[in-house]
Amino acid sequence: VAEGATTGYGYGILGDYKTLNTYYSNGTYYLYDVTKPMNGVIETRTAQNGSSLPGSYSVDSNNAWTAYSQGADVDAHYYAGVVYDYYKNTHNRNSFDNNGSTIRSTVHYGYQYNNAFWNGVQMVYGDGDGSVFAPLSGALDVVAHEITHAVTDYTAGLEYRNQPGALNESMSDVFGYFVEPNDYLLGEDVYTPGVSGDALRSLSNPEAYGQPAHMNNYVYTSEDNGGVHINSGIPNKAAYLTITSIGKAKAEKIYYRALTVYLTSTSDFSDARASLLQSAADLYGYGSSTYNAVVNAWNQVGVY
Ligand SMILES: CCC(=O)Oc1c(C)cccc1C(=O)O
Ligand SMILES: [Ca+2]
Ligand SMILES: [Zn+2]
Repeated sequence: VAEGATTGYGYGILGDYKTLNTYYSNGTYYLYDVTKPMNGVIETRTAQNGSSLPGSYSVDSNNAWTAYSQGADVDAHYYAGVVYDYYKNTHNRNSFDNNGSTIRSTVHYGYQYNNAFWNGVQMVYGDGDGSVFAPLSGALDVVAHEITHAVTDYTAGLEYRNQPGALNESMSDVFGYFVEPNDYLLGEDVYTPGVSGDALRSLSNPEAYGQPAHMNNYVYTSEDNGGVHINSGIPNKAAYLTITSIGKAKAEKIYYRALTVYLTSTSDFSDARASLLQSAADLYGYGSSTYNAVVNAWNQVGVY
């Protein structure tokens, strides 16, 4: 074949078989997915354990991405496609900017790097050190978390510090749940590979992982940009209470509307409560059971 879209397969970091949307050109296959509408491209690259970005395209000679070292590439590529499909199919959003921008991921970043991040332009995933983390693109909720940071940057633009920053973090965790709703845990598929049953965070029980779940326990600190990964437990708990009251289908609609219509860069927890109530009123009516469930959830975490 000359060149163009191809379908390959490979194994993720957990050894799970996945088919892949790839691209063939001049004897080489690339993790370059051109199957999305309106030219929404998904491309995956490798930093080859260096720290220069974006790194080189992940390539393969026969479109069988089966080497253990390719697991992180396979997962980053496949899960980015799942997240693209979630936002398009559920919220009619075309990529993180709603304008079909390329979702670029770079894996094998750094050496035994226990981090994943959106750097304002692309997703970046470390391989983990094998103890704290397995390669971080190996968890769908982590990939959804990172891509949601991009969505937030293009919409509410929540500053990454103090309460706006904790909301930023919470939105990424909450949409991580919406994309992977089989548990209320975050990062469980890649966190401490040697220990089963634990996670990075929990929406249902933030305290299990050292996060507050009530405003009375808000942590005032200069660490972690004002505790953005700590205080997110409070809006996360409110989200859990909302989801269990009104269900995922309604919850994701009011959360997406709050994020894209009402929240701004300096919104605090009280603004989040108001934004979600306004979204619930818009979609389901002021004083509706949905509206009242949101009132109740935020009352329970002490935010008014
Ligand atoms: C659930 C994904 C997540 O929290 O990724 C991070 C990690 C593992 C370390 C530091 C920051 C982040 C982040 O994306 O906020
Ligand atoms: Ca999960
Ligand atoms: Zn985050």
